[in-house]
Amino acid sequence: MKLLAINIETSYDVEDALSYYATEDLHALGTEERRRSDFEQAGWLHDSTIVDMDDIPNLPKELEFIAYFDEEQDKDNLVKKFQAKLDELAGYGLSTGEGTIKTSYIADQDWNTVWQKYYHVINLSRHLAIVPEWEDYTPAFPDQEIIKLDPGLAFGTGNHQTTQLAMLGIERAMVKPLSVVDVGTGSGILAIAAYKLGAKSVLGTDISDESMTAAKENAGLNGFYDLALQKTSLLADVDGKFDLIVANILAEILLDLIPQLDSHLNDDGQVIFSGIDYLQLPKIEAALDQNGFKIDLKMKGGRWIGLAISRKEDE
Ligand SMILES: C[S@@+](CC[C@H](N)C(=O)[O-])C[C@H]1O[C@@H](n2cnc3c(N)ncnc32)[C@H](O)[C@@H]1O
Repeated sequence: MKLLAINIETSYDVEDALSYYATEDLHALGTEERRRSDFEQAGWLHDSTIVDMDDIPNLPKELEFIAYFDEEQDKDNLVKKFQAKLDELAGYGLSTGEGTIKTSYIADQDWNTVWQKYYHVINLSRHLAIVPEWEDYTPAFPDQEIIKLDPGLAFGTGNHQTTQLAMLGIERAMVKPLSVVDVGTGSGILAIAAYKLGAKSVLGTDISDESMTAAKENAGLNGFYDLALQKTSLLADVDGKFDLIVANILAEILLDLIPQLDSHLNDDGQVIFSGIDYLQLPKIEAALDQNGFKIDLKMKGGRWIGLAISRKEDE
């Protein structure tokens, strides 16, 4: 079965009125609202997940209102009715934004399989490829490591530039088997990458329950049954020292992590940071310097910065 979708680019003012009209008067099968403000706030409200506004397709100026109808319904008549409603609402002095109305027919299918269409193999480097659970992939080199992932569960599909910068940093650092802690492991992708690249041991930490479940499942998909997991904030309650500390988290949170690095880092240890918006870099540089660290390498992807860090030699 197909659905008739009517998309209206409009304003927050008329959201409730349109939703009521579509459901009660026109008997829409369903409605959906895409608010620009939700996308803008998502990164800060929910567990510090990074949202890059440039990456969001068809981001509305304010509100995109979508009403779904049976495909048999008279499309032109519905458009006329919505147009008349917008005019009526504007007549009350409400803002109706752009007020453009578009229609399309979409297959009414399982949304899980729809988004799977957009998630494919990421051939990250000579040594690493990220492969969705449902895809087959033959590496170009026999020793290219494959990370199998079911990304539906937590942040860390591998698609985000910050994840990729962190992975490249791990690959560069792993010149011998290292003990690794992945702070803010999310889906576990960086912990799994470290394991595939030959880490001696890996601990993944995160503050979210979803991450603990997802990281365990994804590690299992990769035959990595020794992944240690700890639900905790940053490193304060983590025991031991590591050769490599990895963290892909927003800069505001990395600032809290920086003073905890020294007591958790072995001699000659290294740190990989990602998730730093370039505008926040000066604050991170200053905090690293004050805490006895130096930046050995800066990597850039879009507006995101990744850093390879070590102790200053004379300290
Ligand atoms: C941007 S995601 C990174 C996920 C994955 N490591 C990757 O690189 O794709 C940040 C992760 O940090 C976690 N996080 C946020 N604040 C944290 C904190 N204070 N301590 C530990 N983890 C935290 C979030 O729950 C989220 O899973």
